[in-house]
Parts: sequence; structure tokens; C-alpha cells
Amino acid sequence: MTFYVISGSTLGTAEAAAESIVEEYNQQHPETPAKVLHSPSLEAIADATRLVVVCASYGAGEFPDSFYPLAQQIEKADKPFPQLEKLLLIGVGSSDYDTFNGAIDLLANIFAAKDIHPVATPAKIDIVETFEPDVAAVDYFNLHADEFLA
Ligand SMILES: Cc1cc2nc3c(=O)[nH]c(=O)nc-3n(C[C@H](O)[C@H](O)[C@H](O)COP(=O)(O)O)c2cc1C
Repeated sequence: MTFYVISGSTLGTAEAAAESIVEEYNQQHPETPAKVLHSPSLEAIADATRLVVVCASYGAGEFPDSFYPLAQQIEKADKPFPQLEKLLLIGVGSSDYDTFNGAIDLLANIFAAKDIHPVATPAKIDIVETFEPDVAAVDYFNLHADEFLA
């Protein structure tokens, strides 16, 4: 199993959530550790069999600047993740914006166009409601871990 947890983040919230997921998962599964990467290139993660994406929203429900290159690479590739078996998507956003968590919907659409579908409805964490978004992200991961890791 090649398991990456990646983040699209500007101010660090999504980044911290990705790190929390990996920290807890790696403690429980030291034999098959996950790697955390922030706004990686597609080349760096193309061998993924398991992928979790934690992504914030900016602009009008768009990706953080640092995440655009990866989103474009995925969009342009015929088969961006030839070995991918399981995907989970976690959005971090604010309900103060009309385009609440727009980026995670955008990303789900990009994956869907490649016939890649997450194992669960994408999480939409609201930083207005949730004081510990990293805990909410870990909880969502744990809720779907059995199916994601099977
Ligand atoms: C300029 C700006 C634009 C934002 N636009 C949106 C948005 O369209 N939708 C949304 O859900 N959240 C939006 N947010 C809220 C961020 O997604 C939220 O603060 C998130 O926690 C940032 O994650 P990060 O710390 O990983 O960068 C915006 C925040 C800023 C500062």
C-alpha cells in the first residue's frame, strides 16, 4: 500500500489537519506508514494506492494558489493515478463565504472526470463551527478508515 495524505493550504489549517491524520494513522499502523505532502507535484504521488486530500477554499470557492499546479496536472493527465484504489476528500472552509468549501467540490469534479470517486461523500469542515478542524478531519478519516483501508 502506498498511502499519501496531501494538503492544499495557505494559512496552515488544512496542512495541520493532514499532519494530524498521518500522525494518528502512523501510530496505529507503523508497518504501513502514510506520507504527508503539502501541495505536491503529481509525479510525487502518482504511485498512490490510497490518497487523502485535505484542501482549503480561497477566492470564490477555488483552490489555494499552491494547489493549482497539482489540480491542473490531474486535470490534464489521462490516467493521473493508475494504481489508485481508494480516495477520501476533506474540505476546510468557512460558512462566512457563499462558496463554502467550493474547492473540494471542484476537486471531486476533476476526479470524477477521470472516473475516480471517493469512498464517501467529501467532508466539508466549517471553521466557523469547528474550533479544532484537525480533530474533525481525523474523526472523518476514522469514520471511513475501514472502507478506505480495506
Ligand atoms: C481571502 C479568503 C477567501 C476565502 N474564500 C473561501 C471560500 O470561497 N469558501 C470557503 O469555504 N472558505 C473560504 N475561505 C476560508 C478558508 O478556506 C479557511 O479560513 C481555511 O481554514 C483556510 O485554510 P488554510 O489555513 O489551510 O489556508 C477564505 C479565506 C480567505 C482568507
